[in-house]
Amino acid sequence: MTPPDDATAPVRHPDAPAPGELLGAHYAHCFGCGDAQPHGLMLQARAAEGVAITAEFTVKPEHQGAPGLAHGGVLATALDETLGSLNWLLRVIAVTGRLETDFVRPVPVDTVLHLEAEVTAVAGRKIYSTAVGRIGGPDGEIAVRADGLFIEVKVDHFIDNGRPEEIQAAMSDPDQVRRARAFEVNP
Ligand SMILES: CCCCCCCCCCCC(=O)SCCNC(=O)CCNC(=O)[C@H](O)C(C)(C)COP(=O)(O)OP(=O)(O)OC[C@H]1O[C@@H](n2cnc3c(N)ncnc32)[C@H](O)[C@@H]1OP(=O)(O)O
Repeated sequence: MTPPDDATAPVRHPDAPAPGELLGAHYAHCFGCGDAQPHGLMLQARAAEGVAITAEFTVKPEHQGAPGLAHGGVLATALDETLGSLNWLLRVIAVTGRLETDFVRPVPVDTVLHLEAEVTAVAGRKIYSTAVGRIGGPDGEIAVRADGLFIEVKVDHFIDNGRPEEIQAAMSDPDQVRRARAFEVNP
């Protein structure tokens, strides 16, 4: 998870959403951010300065592991989704190759998890990024953190491996930006 010596600093794409702008869901049925997934996380990410974002996720009763507490896998999903959203600022299509997660504090149901993430380096197809999630407010204590390694892929990754019905439906979306973002493709 340490970038190689020839890694470079990430470059924000000129058409990346402005700092403060909501990214919106990249795909309505995404478990992390989609608004058509009633039990999903419905995570909302917002562009920040540089190649960074902030995001929020409210833990619902459906997200429990231990009684009254968020499931660790759900928290990892929130971190994965937040880190994955960063790639939209680079306008690169990428998937998670590796995700290393630290669970620092339990996160109760009804808590808002405040996430911050940034890309730290790029080396060829490899994108290195890091995120923290805080509870008790955007400046509250750290409850979770993760480092991610995303690997750039071609759109064929989804076309070749996804189910045809969902691929076709996403590609037929009349909204051009949503259609592009379903696969995180530069429109
Ligand atoms: C629906 C729309 C969504 C659009 C995106 C939505 C974003 C939000 C969703 C959150 C993101 C996700 O959960 S995405 C879903 C979860 N992830 C996946 O399903 C990915 C499954 N894995 C794969 O398909 C594959 O393993 C890939 C694509 C990751 C890599 O395969 P590949 O293309 O053949 O590349 P490969 O040559 O193996 O590796 C390229 C370089 O990366 C390194 N590398 C590869 N994997 C790893 C790894 N696990 N740990 C360390 N390093 C790795 C290699 O060493 C190599 O380094 P070097 O030799 O060049 O130095």
